[in-house]
Amino acid sequence: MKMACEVPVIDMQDFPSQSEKLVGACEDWGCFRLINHTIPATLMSEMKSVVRSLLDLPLEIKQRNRDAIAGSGYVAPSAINPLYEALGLYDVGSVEAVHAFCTQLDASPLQRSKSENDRHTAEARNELVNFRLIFSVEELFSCSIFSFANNLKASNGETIVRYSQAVHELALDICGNLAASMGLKSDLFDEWPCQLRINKYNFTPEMVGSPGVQIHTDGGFLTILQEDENVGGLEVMDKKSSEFIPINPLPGTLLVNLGDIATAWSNGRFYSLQHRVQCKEAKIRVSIALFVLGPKEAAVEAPAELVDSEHPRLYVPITFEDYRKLRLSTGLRAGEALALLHATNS
Ligand SMILES: O=C(O)CCC(=O)C(=O)O
Ligand SMILES: [Fe+2]
Repeated sequence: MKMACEVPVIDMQDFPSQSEKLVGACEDWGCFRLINHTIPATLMSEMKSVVRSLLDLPLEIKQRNRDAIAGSGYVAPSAINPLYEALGLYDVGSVEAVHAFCTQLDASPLQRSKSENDRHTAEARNELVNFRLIFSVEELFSCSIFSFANNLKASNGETIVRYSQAVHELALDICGNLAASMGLKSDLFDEWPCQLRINKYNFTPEMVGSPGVQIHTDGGFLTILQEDENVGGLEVMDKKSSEFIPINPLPGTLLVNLGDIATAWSNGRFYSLQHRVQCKEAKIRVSIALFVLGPKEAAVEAPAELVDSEHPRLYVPITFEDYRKLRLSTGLRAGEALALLHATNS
């Protein structure tokens, strides 16, 4: 069996010193482990619990999480990936989109001003006095369970809002560092929409050894992955040997990998990482992925600084939306669709 591999480690607090290492990791590995990042450990573990509870919701509630763009909403277990299901939030940079996601899943964050809060507390106290007069102890108990459940949903919503903000800010910082490391303006990626996806793998004893998610590359620019800190299974393609190597989770850190759009944007310099998730043990595995996709409307093309006579333009410009449709219509999910964009093909 292949040993777990050590991908390059990037210290988020050590820029610009880490610039060269960051670019090298994108070119030679297509991934790196991020340490000293800005998402608090408590928020990471709170979000993981929320993810578990959201994916435990009844099917009819999960199905309310509809696609905002194709494939961005609820993904049910399928013939190809029978162990896998996911919920998705397109455009984490939009407060409205985050709130809509929470509302769909009955997890609306409480948003009250102080005066509203005081009024709410007074009303609740009065209601309780009235209840005491007319209800039994059992009824009172079930009533407080009800309000506890409501508060739990609201606190789930607050965690989703805080996590979405934190991971979106981190994505902008990573992309900003990457652009600056290549001598480009650090705000290049600021308007690129991002999608959050929360994944659950129902690994059963009879599935040990089979895939939880098939080999693929991510279609967008870059992915930030919060792995399950207890249950491994992620394997990445080593660029040098073309062999899959297991990645062991490292609690508190994040794994960042590049996708197809990064290869197109960088004029072929960045490696779009092929990866898969294998079922290693009969446990539930949960992961959280933030995808920086591609520009909303503009076509993706390498900046002029990355093109010269020695490095001619490799790919024809394409919008992220058209590239996504190309991957879907051809079924080429492991980076092969990039070859269809090769400038000599046009
Ligand atoms: O769950 C994981 O570790 C990886 C998930 C993944 O590759 C994806 O969502 O694209
Ligand atoms: Fe992926």
